[in-house]
Amino acid sequence: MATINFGGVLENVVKREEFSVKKAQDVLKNETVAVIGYGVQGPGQALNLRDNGISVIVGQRKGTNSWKKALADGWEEGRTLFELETACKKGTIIMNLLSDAGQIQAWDGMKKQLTKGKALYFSHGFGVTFHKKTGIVPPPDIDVVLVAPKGSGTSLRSLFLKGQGLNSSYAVFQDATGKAQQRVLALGIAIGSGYLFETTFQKEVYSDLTGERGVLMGAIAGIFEAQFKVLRQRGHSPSEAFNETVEEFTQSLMPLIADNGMDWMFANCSTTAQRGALDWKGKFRDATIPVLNNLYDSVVSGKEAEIVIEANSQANYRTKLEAELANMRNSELWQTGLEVRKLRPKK
Ligand SMILES: NC(=O)c1ccc[n+]([C@@H]2O[C@H](COP(=O)([O-])OP(=O)(O)OC[C@H]3O[C@@H](n4cnc5c(N)ncnc54)[C@H](O)[C@@H]3O)[C@@H](O)[C@H]2O)c1
Ligand SMILES: CC(C)(O)[C@@H](O)C(=O)O
Ligand SMILES: [Mg+2]
Ligand SMILES: [Mg+2]
Repeated sequence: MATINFGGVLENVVKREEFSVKKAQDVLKNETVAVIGYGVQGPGQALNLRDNGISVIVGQRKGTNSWKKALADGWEEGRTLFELETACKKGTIIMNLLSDAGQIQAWDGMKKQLTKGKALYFSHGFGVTFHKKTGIVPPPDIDVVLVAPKGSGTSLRSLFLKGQGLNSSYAVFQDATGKAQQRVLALGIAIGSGYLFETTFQKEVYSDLTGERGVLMGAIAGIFEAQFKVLRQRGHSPSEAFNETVEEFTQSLMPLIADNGMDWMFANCSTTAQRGALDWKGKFRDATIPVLNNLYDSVVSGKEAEIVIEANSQANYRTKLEAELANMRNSELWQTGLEVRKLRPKK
């Protein structure tokens, strides 16, 4: 474990160099890791574990699309692919990667298989932190741990295949065996994390729900829509509005921020752009702080969790969600994006 100075604040970080894949294999050599749920995180984590030489089985509802996907990925029914409860019974470490709402419905069946000494793993602090709403209260004689990759399961897998990695946060909620810390670090490295940042279940879920509703997804989608709309209303063509809102951001400026930070991106734009952006940045910051505070309050109060649980409990949830995403896809903004993306020069 290394202590790293993040802009003046010291934090603990586990590096792959210190906790190697070899060490993870050693810690997990007598464990059967059951990955429950094969949606987005399930495949990423299960395949990376398998490729890292860990004994893995998958638990998934038979006949679902995710079951078919698991078969296509080489998991074999009756050998490495089972129904949920059978996999939970066979596993010594149960990785609960069902959707957060699905975890509530599957909990009673899963709980029966959580016998003394096993470990229960999550990739989100949701179920345990909001236990009053989810009913997820693990028995006291098992380890309860978390590794939350900070990105999509799709990127976890693709970066692993490129020999890179995604960073994750990790936490121990309950250490019944004395092995919880070693188990969680081994799992974190074996699923393909590059670096592991220490957190708690509560901090992980509060920051994750805020981040995805805020800048990472909700805010960025909203501000794209707002600027595109204003430019269109002021007489700009769709391609011009899209290029000045999304395309230049993702293709030119965002990679500069990713590589060397915001000041580097600013430094590589004109002095005209720098002057204006420095002046306007504060207005956007001040306009959004109240919205972000409302959002954080809504997360902490459990309201966001309640909305997710309630929405997911409706029978037509998937259909309604698909309709909302289709609405986004078919909007002038994203239809323009479809065409603009085809015009990216290739070598
Ligand atoms: N999607 C991501 O990339 C991502 C990133 C970080 C953390 N997480 C966390 O990882 C966990 C899994 O998320 P996901 O996005 O992979 O989930 P998902 O929505 O893809 O669903 C995973 C699986 O749950 C199954 N499922 C859903 N409802 C069920 C039910 N009632 N009974 C039994 N099975 C059911 C589905 O068949 C699917 O295979 C969540 O805790 C999530 O917050 C996800
Ligand atoms: C990939 C995200 C947004 O980071 C994750 O938190 C999720 O819920 O899918
Ligand atoms: Mg999330
Ligand atoms: Mg996240």
